[in-house]
Amino acid sequence: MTTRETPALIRVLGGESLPTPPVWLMRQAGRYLPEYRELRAKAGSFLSLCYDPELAAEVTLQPIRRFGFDAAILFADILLVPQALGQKLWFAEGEGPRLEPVADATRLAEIDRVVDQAKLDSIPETVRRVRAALPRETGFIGFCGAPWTVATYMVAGRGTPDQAPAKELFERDPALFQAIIDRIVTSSIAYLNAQIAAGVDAVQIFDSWAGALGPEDFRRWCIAPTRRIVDGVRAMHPQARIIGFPRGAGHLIPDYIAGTGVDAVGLETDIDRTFARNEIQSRVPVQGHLDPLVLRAGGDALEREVDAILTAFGDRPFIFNLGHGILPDTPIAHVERLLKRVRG
Ligand SMILES: Cc1c2[nH]c(c1CCC(=O)O)Cc1[nH]c(c(CCC(=O)O)c1C)Cc1[nH]c(c(CCC(=O)O)c1C)Cc1[nH]c(c(C)c1CCC(=O)O)C2
Repeated sequence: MTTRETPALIRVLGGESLPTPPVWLMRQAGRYLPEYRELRAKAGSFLSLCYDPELAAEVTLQPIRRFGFDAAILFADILLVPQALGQKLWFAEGEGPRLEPVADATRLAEIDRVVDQAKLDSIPETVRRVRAALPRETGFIGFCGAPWTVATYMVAGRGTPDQAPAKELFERDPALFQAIIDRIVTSSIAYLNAQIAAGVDAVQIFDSWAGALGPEDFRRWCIAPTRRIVDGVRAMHPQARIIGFPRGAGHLIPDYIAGTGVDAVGLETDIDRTFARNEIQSRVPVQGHLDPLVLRAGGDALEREVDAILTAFGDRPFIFNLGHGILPDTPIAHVERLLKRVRG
């Protein structure tokens, strides 16, 4: 029997409106923090940080200690899943992720032979360590990448501006693309269930490149596989809250909510606030959507923007966050100013 009081984050995800919204920031553990840069240098590489439960737990907790955010997010990466599926993954310094591309059936069969799900076994241990150290009132979020976004990296072997390699593959060989999606779905369900069993309260499904798909492809490659993940998680953990973040999906988000069954939705920076309030927040709690550039710039513009967001969304279930990850050169003083403004 747990005596933990329900964190504000979880109350909002359950549909409550709070006078002061809970606040956390995407990529809140990261390079803008000197204490992160120090541990990252000690670990040698980003991936060794992800796979070391002691260091990953410490990095997860750093922004909680410094700022007292209302939620912690597990320190890991969406690309650990393709790595567990047997794909080679490395991070080229200053260039972002690299993978050996999977663009034909032979390559898919090859990665199938070296699948190494055990790589993900260190993650639940990280979750247990964070859970044990986290203040009672702080929510704890696990995550995975949505199949579409993960597939864009698997197929191209890197981030691409327009996701053209993945789009070309699903046009040319939809059965192969479906096979890739199916592997991601199965692995992600197991991965999220392991995170929840180890102690996260909620999970977020990051679909960073959802906005690259037209309506038909969005239903097939974004909504349908996300629905399978939601169902697979709920079958094991009916109580777990699920946040979907179909970045750039705009006017398709109401379809996404109906089609996937997520409990809440993350809003990107560019979304129209009136639309978001009337067509999205009327259906589910929302999270977002401050521009990371405005946070980096700081000053009066930051306070004006925070106020405008609170005016638009603050009287209904709302979680304050950015519309995308915090930029590495964001001054810490601006994060402090943001928190002060949100919390009054
Ligand atoms: C597309 C994507 C990735 N990873 C992620 C996404 C979806 C969200 C988004 O659109 O940003 C998600 C992610 N990545 C990371 C987290 C940890 C939790 C948190 O939000 O603090 C989360 C939730 C750590 C990370 N993931 C990465 C870092 C930087 C690594 C370093 O220390 O050098 C961190 C802290 C690396 C990463 N990982 C990825 C990229 C494109 C990059 C390089 C870009 C960059 O360097 O910022 C893939």
